[in-house]
Amino acid sequence: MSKHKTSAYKGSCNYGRSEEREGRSCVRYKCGLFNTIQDVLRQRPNWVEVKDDGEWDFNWCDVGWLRENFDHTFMEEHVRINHFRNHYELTRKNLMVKNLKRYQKTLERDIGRMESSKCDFFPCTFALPSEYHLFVEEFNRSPGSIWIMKPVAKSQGKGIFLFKKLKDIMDWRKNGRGTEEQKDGAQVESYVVQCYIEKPYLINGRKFDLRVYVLVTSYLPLKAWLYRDGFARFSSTRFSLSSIDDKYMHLTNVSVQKTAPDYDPEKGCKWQMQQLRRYLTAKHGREMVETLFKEMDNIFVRSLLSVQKIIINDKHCFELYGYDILLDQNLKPWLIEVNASPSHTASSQEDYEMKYRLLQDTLNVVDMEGRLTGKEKRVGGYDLMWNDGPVYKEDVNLQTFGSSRFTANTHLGCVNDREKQLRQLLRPSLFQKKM
Ligand SMILES: Nc1ncnc2c1ncn2[C@@H]1O[C@H](COP(=O)(O)OP(=O)(O)OP(=O)(O)O)[C@@H](O)[C@H]1O
Repeated sequence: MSKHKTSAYKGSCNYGRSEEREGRSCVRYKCGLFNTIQDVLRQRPNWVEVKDDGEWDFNWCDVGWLRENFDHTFMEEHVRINHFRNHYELTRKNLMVKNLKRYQKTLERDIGRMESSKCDFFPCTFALPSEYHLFVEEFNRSPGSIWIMKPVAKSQGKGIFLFKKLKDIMDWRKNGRGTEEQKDGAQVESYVVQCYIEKPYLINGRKFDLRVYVLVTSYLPLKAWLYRDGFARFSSTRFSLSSIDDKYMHLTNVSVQKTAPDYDPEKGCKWQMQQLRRYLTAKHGREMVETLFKEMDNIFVRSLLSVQKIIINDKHCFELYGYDILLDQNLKPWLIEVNASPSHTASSQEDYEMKYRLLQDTLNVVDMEGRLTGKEKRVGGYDLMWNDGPVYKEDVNLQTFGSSRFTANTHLGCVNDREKQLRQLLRPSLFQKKM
């Protein structure tokens, strides 16, 4: 593989914050995806698309491109790319759980049980085949429970199934999947097996999960932004445990639901976050909903901290994560998965507008144009959630960039609520100890 070189400042096409970029007029971008992100990039003033091997300043690539090219690419100081090199430490199901378990153990050892219990937000999970025997022990301890099998390297609900009996995964074992390697030396498909959340929170009898967006612009120090908009994705079929084979009932991914016979995207398999928040507040009151959102903040921050020392920090990289959160009937949020490539393909006009704003605001935070001071706590729909520690909004006159239309009660509630939540959640003393 030849070594790519990007952004050698050819011609007049540049921009910028640093001295070397002064006097240049545009951002050369490369984009490997064909959805809303293309529209956002095309309509950005003074951004120009480069094709094929052209030199670029900004690259919105897929993870395949990253795997193939990142290590062979020389990047100038100002260049930015939308993934960290080993993003999979958080975004592959098995590695995410491994890192969370390790982080939890470290907290227990260094701070205590109370602290480590704050990581009790992912369902009991085992990696297969390596932890098969541990899984069987747990399986025998909880007779009658339902489990969900998920291939670690697939997405969109592919290969996922529910089961109650060990014999239901016999096929998987018989096919040689009980060992890491098949006889011919080929690697077998790895799975995670996870305790199925049997009592999800239902609305109109339907299960849903939440998609929340978190943008990380640095791991060392950790700097993370939370997007106030997001959505709930509903299943099209009423929930019941009597039929565990019905994927339309149990899997809420849009990619699964859109193949349902009666799927109508405009009609409502999605709710915007604000709509959900209003519904829950009317039903359970403000306090309970605030607790729920506070617990979600805890999930985002702790999951990022769990990989902070493992992710290869690189000043060229940022990452827009799509968190999948499931609520149970007690309004407890559970972390299901973190996606490195959350879909930017829109399923309706409303969805398109939300994703367009999200991507636009993401580019504003990444700030290729050098318009920010670096002190902003809010940029468009983003709130700075963590900046080498919890972000407190002491000052009512927040440092703000971009649209102010998001400042009312939205995803996180009003500013004072959010501030209170963060104070409780992330008491600094907990983070002063060495982890
Ligand atoms: N432990 C669980 N308990 C209950 N439901 C679950 C659980 N794990 C997953 N699900 C359901 O299955 C769906 C798919 O799970 P998951 O997101 O892990 O798979 P995926 O194929 O990687 O999906 P994606 O398209 O988001 O990448 C979830 O949206 C959720 O509705």
